[in-house]
Amino acid sequence: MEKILSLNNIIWRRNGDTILNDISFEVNKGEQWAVLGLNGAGKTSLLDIIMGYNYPTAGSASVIGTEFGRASLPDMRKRIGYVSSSLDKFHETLNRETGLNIVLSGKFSSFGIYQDIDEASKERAEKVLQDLNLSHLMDRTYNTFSQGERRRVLIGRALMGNPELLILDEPCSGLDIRAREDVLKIVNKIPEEERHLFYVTHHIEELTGSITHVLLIKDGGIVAAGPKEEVLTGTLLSETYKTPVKVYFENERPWLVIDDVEGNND
Ligand SMILES: Nc1ncnc2c1ncn2[C@@H]1O[C@H](COP(=O)(O)OP(=O)(O)OP(=O)(O)O)[C@@H](O)[C@H]1O
Repeated sequence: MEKILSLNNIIWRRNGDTILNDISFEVNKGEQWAVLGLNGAGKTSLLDIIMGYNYPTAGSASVIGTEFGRASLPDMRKRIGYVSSSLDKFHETLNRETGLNIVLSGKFSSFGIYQDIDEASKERAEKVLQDLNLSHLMDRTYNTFSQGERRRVLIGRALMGNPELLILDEPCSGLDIRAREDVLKIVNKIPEEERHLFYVTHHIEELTGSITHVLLIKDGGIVAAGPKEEVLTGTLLSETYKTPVKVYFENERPWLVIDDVEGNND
């Protein structure tokens, strides 16, 4: 079966600390993954390995058919869309850009438009905005967008490059409940477009129906990796979060409650 991601015994050490410890898992074509783990568990470090920003101390990785050390990372990165709060540092550059230009810039992996734009690219950017119900932001500048609109436009920017893999690192952090649902509607549609999601979050209720598999990380190691129904159990999540929790599903979405072992919930 064709592999989207394959990580084999990845170890990443920094300053004597083992940040990622023997990480192995595979993402097959058609699977949509979410990644859960406490602050400091190693989620961002793992994304940096996948993107080739960090090189593993040991182990091997292949990302959408590109084996690290054997192929061009810039070419590989062109096939990956990446939205993370680390993009916030580009706000000053983005502030003066229109929604249309921000989406268009995804084609060039830049944050501004420094090239001549062909009509086909412009039409595609307009279509991306339209599909995300963001046409009203086409000619407005980023500094006038709400936080939720900013996240959605940045997802649009990531989609502009037609990526096979879309990595979303806490795309709903800081959003209110309505803005979060607007982002999740977009996320839920992504697999229909034959793309693969790798979705990092602290909130399991963001795992909408489109997510098929879950990776649980604790202290740089894997607690579990596999189909959502097998992994999202109270036992495995309690271990991952070092807190007793229970999981229940409503409308196909998982929710967490703290499992009050003292019985004070009654
Ligand atoms: N370049 C580095 N040098 C040394 N330690 C690092 C480096 N990058 C990350 N770490 C450490 O590795 C651990 C994992 O960090 P990472 O950012 O991957 O966690 P995370 O799961 O993404 O956390 P959060 O949910 O808070 O974003 C932390 O203890 C962090 O301090």
